[in-house]
Amino acid sequence: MVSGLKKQLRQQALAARGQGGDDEAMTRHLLEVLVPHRGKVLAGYWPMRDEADPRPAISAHDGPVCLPVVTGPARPLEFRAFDGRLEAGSFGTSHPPADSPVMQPQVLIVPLAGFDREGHRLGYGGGFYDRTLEILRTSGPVVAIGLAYAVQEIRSIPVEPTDQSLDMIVTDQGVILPQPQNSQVNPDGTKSQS
Ligand SMILES: Nc1nc2c(c(=O)[nH]1)N(C=O)[C@@H](CNc1ccc(C(=O)N[C@@H](CCC(=O)O)C(=O)O)cc1)CN2
Ligand SMILES: Nc1ncnc2c1ncn2[C@@H]1O[C@H](COP(=O)(O)OP(=O)(O)OP(=O)(O)O)[C@@H](O)[C@H]1O
Repeated sequence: MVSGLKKQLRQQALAARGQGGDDEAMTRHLLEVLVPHRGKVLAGYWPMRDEADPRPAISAHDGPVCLPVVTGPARPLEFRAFDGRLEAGSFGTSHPPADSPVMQPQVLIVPLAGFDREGHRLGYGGGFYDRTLEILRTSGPVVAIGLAYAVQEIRSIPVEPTDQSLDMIVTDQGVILPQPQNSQVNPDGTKSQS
């Protein structure tokens, strides 16, 4: 079953994440991909456990920044403006307090357990980012940037109909631009649509 396989891959990727990587290079790559998004509403996250740390890039963003808040099981995330204030949330997260304005992000830095080169992602299994990206994408263009150490790469993640893909993945080793799923790269480097 897909969910059983995902669970196994998630455990494997989370164990690999513990090795970490080059944090300075990760920040450099994240800053580079954010350059064209100056002025846009950026959703970051406050890292927990050994997640890759987006905070240096969030602080450097020239525009509004917000952070995710869990509002209930099987509910999309809410994003609240980040002004430096944080409170403890469920699941060990930290998020802006309830009086911070709710925002609609245009660019999201998405925390990952694992990823593959086609842009498929694994989180902690709650479906929070899947639900959230689905809704955001129906109301306008959104750029979802996965942030992970290169060691979190999985060869191929099984896909379920509710899974939302990443537009790019930033790692300490570089930036991965997933190939569209309905195209195939030919040996001469050209692409054909299937
Ligand atoms: N830093 C950060 N903030 C975030 C997320 C995230 O992944 N990273 N989220 C992304 O959604 C939301 C929080 N969602 C979370 C969902 C589950 C767990 C968690 O610890 N799950 C347990 C398994 C729970 C269970 O099945 O019993 C675990 O992984 O051990 C943590 C955060 C919003 N904020
Ligand atoms: N839009 C949706 N509507 C209903 N159920 C959904 C939706 N998106 C995800 N789910 C459900 O949530 C669960 C998410 O499982 P999955 O393993 O893909 O989580 P994940 O991507 O690791 O979690 P997250 O999105 O929180 O990082 C699945 O059971 C899936 O069916």
